[in-house]
Amino acid sequence: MEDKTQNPQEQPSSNITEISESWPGRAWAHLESVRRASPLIQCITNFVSMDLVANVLLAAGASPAMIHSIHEIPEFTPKTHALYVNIGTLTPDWLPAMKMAAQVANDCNKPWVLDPVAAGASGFRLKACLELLKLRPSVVRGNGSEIMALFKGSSDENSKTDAAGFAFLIFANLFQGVDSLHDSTDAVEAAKSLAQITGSVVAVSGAVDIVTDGQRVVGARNGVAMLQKITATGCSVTALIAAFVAVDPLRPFEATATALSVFGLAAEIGMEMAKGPASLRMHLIDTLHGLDQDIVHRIVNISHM
Ligand SMILES: Nc1ncnc2c1ncn2[C@@H]1O[C@H](COP(=O)(O)OP(=O)(O)OP(=O)(O)O)[C@@H](O)[C@H]1O
Ligand SMILES: Cc1ncsc1CCO
Ligand SMILES: [Mg+2]
Repeated sequence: MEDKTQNPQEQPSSNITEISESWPGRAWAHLESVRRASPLIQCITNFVSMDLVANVLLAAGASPAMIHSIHEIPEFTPKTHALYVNIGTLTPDWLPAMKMAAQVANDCNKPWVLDPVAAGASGFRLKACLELLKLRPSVVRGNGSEIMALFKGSSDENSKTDAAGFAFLIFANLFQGVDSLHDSTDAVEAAKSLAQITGSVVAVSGAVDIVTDGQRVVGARNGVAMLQKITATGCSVTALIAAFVAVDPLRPFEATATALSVFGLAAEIGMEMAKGPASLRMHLIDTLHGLDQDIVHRIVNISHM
């Protein structure tokens, strides 16, 4: 087996610069590169999602590590190829670890990716997200309601003194919990503006997954509605984005779109064998593990919007 531990600080080598410029070509090149390089992805994620996130990363060929102690971050984060931060079950004691890891990732030139679960559901959550956004994630992926809350929070923040207080009053009606009350297409303008404000690539998941860097906007039309009936599929696709960005760190916009598409197409094929959410979860993981170039070329559906 190839020894990937020799030089863990280096980003995995890739052939991404040589790939075809078509979206299916890029998607296959990214997946193949993840399989070959097996990037180490540090995941600071919520308790609900840990199992599915780790299994999706393994099925794609990446190497997940759920390491979140503040005592380990200075030593461990520099050895990773990307960091994934998800605030789903956030408590005050976890936030310093998330911020420290993001800072270390930045200091070491590692990409990091944020999943702002239920961003507007409380002032505490929104304030935490705004603080994390200031640490410049390469990519932010949320559902429609989360991205709309982040945009409103980011644009109103400068005119308010107490982020924790104002946020909940303004955004309580956007949320009922972690599930979105909005279609992704409702959030296109919010996503574009958020990308311009933060400098991050912003992705909004839904029937069409939208990806923008503030200028360009693409839609990935893979996926099945049943994914919404499996908890943490959003968390898992954000982790997959981190793995794809790890192997193509200079092109987070492209890597985000292809990760969303590959996850969605694995669900489409998995759905042909599934009887419901529980068996879709299993077939999704199996399909992701077995995807080949022909399937990826035939089913990837990404286009400019
Ligand atoms: N109506 C839909 N049709 C097809 N695919 C969908 C649909 N809605 C969501 N998806 C897909 O489901 C996955 C999860 O997206 P979703 O928007 O549900 O994330 P989320 O709300 O953050 O989920 P969670 O918080 O449970 O992790 C994505 O891959 C997305 O493309
Ligand atoms: C259900 C749930 N609650 C907090 S995080 C999480 C997983 C989906 O985001
Ligand atoms: Mg989510």
